[in-house]
Amino acid sequence: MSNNTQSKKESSLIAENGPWAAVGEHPNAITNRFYTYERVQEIVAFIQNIVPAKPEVAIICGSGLGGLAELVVDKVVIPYADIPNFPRSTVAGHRSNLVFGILNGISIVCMQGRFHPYEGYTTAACAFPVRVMQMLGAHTLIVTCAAGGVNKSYRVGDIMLIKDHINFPSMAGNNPLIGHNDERFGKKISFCLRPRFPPVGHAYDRQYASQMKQIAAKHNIELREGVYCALGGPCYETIAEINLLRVLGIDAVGMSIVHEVTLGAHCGLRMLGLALITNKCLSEYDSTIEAVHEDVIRISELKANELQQLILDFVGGVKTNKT
Ligand SMILES: O=P(O)(O)O[C@H]1O[C@H](CO)[C@@H](O)[C@H]1O
Ligand code: HPA
Repeated sequence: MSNNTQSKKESSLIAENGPWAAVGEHPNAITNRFYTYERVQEIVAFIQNIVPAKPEVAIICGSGLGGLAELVVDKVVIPYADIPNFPRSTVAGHRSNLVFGILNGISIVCMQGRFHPYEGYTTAACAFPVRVMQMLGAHTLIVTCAAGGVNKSYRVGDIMLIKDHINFPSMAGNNPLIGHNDERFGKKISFCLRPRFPPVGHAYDRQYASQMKQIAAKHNIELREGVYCALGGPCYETIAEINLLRVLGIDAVGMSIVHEVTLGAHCGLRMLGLALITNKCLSEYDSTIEAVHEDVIRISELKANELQQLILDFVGGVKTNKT
């Protein structure tokens, strides 16, 4: 290749991708480049070819919580591996399936397995399926996760309704919306296309939260309500970090959800978040108990029934809301 051709190629790369494209760049800068609107559209078209029905509710299952998909009837299961350009879940307790069907009378799509930044994916790659599900027709997103109990009053097995979150990766400059803001994502609301600076103060829908509280009361399930915080992982927290999170008023800690909710807010989804407290976070130096993922999955699977009951009832209510 001549010097001239080489430099033309480099300039077009730079024009397309920014000044660092030709020489490599800081990983935070590449976040939303791969899953362009066109690529997401291709994935949506691929899925619609297999499942023409429009899902109304999208559900993302956390560690050990994928059993919810077993309750879906008239099911169509698409392994992530069969979908062009779809990542794979690499973590135990996360199957890699997109499950379509009917849950308590409503058409849903359920991610049996999510993606975490510590698996090596950018936050944008972790969260882009939210856009896929929205483009397929979903107007509501339910995110579930396993989390460590930071709040000292929380017990293992508690379910926490997520009132709000602290997105530590984003505070450190790692947000899935970094990069080009494609306003075609999401639906047009009045004159406001998806904005460059999306508000997330009300990302968790207050009406959905109060419906969930009523459902929990009906089933005699004690529901906690608190603030979830995401750290990058994959290490669990140090004792000093847990003590810091406590000072900050955080109730539960995990390594997911926040990037999904960010894209959900950007594309106008109504959202509900539920965290299952799978372990108490260590906060004393003389304690020998450490968090382990095997316990996280074991507790999730053990308590999955309660969580499933709540989601089942909630989804039924979403249907009523829509009419
Ligand atoms: O948030 P989910 O996917 O439920 O998984 C949680 O469990 C894993 C740690 O045990 C981390 O991935 C943490 O985020
Ligand atoms: N810390 C971070 N993520 C988690 C935990 C935890 O203690 N438990 C489940 N996911």
